[in-house]
Amino acid sequence: MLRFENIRKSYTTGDVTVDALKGVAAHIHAGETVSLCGPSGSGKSTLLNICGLLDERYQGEIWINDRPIPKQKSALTQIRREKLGFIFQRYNLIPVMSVFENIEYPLLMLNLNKQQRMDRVVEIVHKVGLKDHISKRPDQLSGGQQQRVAIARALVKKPELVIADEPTANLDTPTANMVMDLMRDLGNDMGTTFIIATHDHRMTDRCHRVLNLADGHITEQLQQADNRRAG
Ligand SMILES: Nc1ncnc2c1ncn2[C@@H]1O[C@H](COP(=O)(O)OP(=O)(O)OP(=O)(O)O)[C@@H](O)[C@H]1O
Repeated sequence: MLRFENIRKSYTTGDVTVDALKGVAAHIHAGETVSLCGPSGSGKSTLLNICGLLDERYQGEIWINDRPIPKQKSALTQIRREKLGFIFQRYNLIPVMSVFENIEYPLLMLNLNKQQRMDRVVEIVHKVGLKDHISKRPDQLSGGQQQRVAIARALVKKPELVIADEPTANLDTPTANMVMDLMRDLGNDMGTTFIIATHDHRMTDRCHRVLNLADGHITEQLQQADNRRAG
């Protein structure tokens, strides 16, 4: 689904240049959940931003479904809108909007009428178990419920790829496990591919594959045999 080769990225501040990614490559298959692990500063966020088409200033090549990804901002924005969803550590919900409006928001950029948007939101709200909270605002929900809204918002467009940055970092263990299981089950259901940057072993245990980053290199790829998707 997503392939990248020889990705290099440096940051220059004054006279100091940091080589954050030093030529990384991987092939992520459709429907796979892959976690990106590594110590602080190893390059996880940098790689996640590049895979999420949020940064066009890098060297190397990316393909999505065998099509090379261009490096022009406007082209990347278009591909992001059509194919990608995002989940963040701090949920990033819009505080003045209800759960329904937060989830509907990404659909406003697609060519759907009100009824079609409503049907999509209602379907995903049921899947994430929030039908009784649809009119509430984010500050009336627990952290786990807010992250479920964020998952629904990321998936309501039926994206091919979801990029998640430390999605369980602010959650206690039972809630983190529930959120992770929800992402995996919805991914299985909808055939979504996930790339998840995390320090959290509760999370990596539930992924199909782990890519370990160290000092700008992918040092190890671990297949999690028990989590491999049937077929
Ligand atoms: N905007 C920036 N300007 C300068 N250096 C940066 C910038 N962003 C990241 N870096 C450097 O690039 C390297 C990789 O950073 P990155 O944020 O990708 O690591 P990370 O693994 O996500 O770390 P963390 O787990 O702490 O978020 C680090 O040495 C970092 O200091």
